Amino acid sequence: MNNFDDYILGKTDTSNVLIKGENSKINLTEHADIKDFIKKRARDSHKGTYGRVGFLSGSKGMAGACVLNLNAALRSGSGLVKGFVTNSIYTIVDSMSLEALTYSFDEQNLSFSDLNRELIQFSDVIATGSGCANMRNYKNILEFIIKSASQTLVIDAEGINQLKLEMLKNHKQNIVLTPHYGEFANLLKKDVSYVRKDIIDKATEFSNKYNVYLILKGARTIVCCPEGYAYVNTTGNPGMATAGSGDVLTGIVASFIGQKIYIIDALRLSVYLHGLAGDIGNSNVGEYSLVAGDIIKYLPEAIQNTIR
Ligand SMILES: NC(=O)C1=CN([C@@H]2O[C@H](COP(=O)(O)OP(=O)(O)OC[C@H]3O[C@@H](n4cnc5c(N)ncnc54)[C@H](O)[C@@H]3O)[C@@H](O)[C@H]2O)[C@@H](O)CC1
Ligand SMILES: Nc1ncnc2c1ncn2[C@@H]1O[C@H](COP(=O)(O)OP(=O)(O)O)[C@@H](O)[C@H]1O
Repeated sequence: MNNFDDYILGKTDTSNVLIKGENSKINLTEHADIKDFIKKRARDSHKGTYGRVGFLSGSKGMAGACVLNLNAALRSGSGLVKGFVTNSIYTIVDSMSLEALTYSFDEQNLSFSDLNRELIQFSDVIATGSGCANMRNYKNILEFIIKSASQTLVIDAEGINQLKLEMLKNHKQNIVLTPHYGEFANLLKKDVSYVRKDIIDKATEFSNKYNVYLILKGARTIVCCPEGYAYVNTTGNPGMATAGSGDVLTGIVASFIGQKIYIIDALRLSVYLHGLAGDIGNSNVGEYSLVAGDIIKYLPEAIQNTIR
């Protein structure tokens, strides 16, 4: 295990184990790096300016994953946010995210033309997988989206579990995968201890080989791009090790991609703000009591502190 690994795994705070500089392909993400990524809104802008974000997420017993996706995207500045959800959770999602559009589908009898019209044609960016573990036929849905959508896809949680690496061959759109270490290990068909050694090499190799953007979530989340660059985040705290924190991140990521921020900047910004909102939450409610909804609650303060 090298010093990079210790820093990334949160075993040390000595960030200078990472070489930061123009010639290095490994960098930290700090305030100075991302502060200019969010621009002041043009006076004559309208909701269409800020992106249409579609989520296919949640399932029976996991309605909250979709609600967290939607509300995180709305609080990150998206103009239009839509949840394409199974009818078993429709009422919950519709009532817990008033500003989002919702469309319900019948899991037993899904119409792919509805999926195409209501999600794929609607969205500038699509995020899927959060809380989809109890959805029937989710693998077919995921395959259909990867084959049919040309816009950027953000694939989380069950989407990563159901992903077969062959599905990543010759994909035409940008794909962002957001695994935690357990999910990344599954993708590689290895165990977590394998992933925790030489983390950056494994993450960048994967990103390059499959031509995907990778957000490898952990104590210090790494963002990797296919060109081989890796960015280690510097915000966040162990209070964020709580159910649904990752669903919030997926909502933020999709939102900033939908706002047409250059993709790698959008990913670094999202991860930084998610951690910062968690840090502000920690200083208000403490790391024991922090819940995922608090990350959304403190996101406005995180954004305002960042762009000031
Ligand atoms: N309110 C909701 O609707 C929620 C829905 N959720 C959904 O629930 C589904 C399943 O979540 P589960 O938690 O059962 O399964 P996961 O696949 O998320 O986790 C499996 C295991 O991996 C471990 N793990 C996570 N991060 C790790 C790291 N950095 N290093 C090592 N091990 C790590 C976890 O402790 C856990 O034991 C997902 O689809 C998820 O989106 C969760 O997000 C929780 C909240
Ligand atoms: N110890 C920690 N320090 C900082 N951030 C953490 C820590 N533990 C978890 N997180 C963050 O919380 C989120 C958890 O995501 P995930 O495991 O997908 O949770 P869930 O599936 O419950 O939504 C990730 O963004 C991760 O970086």
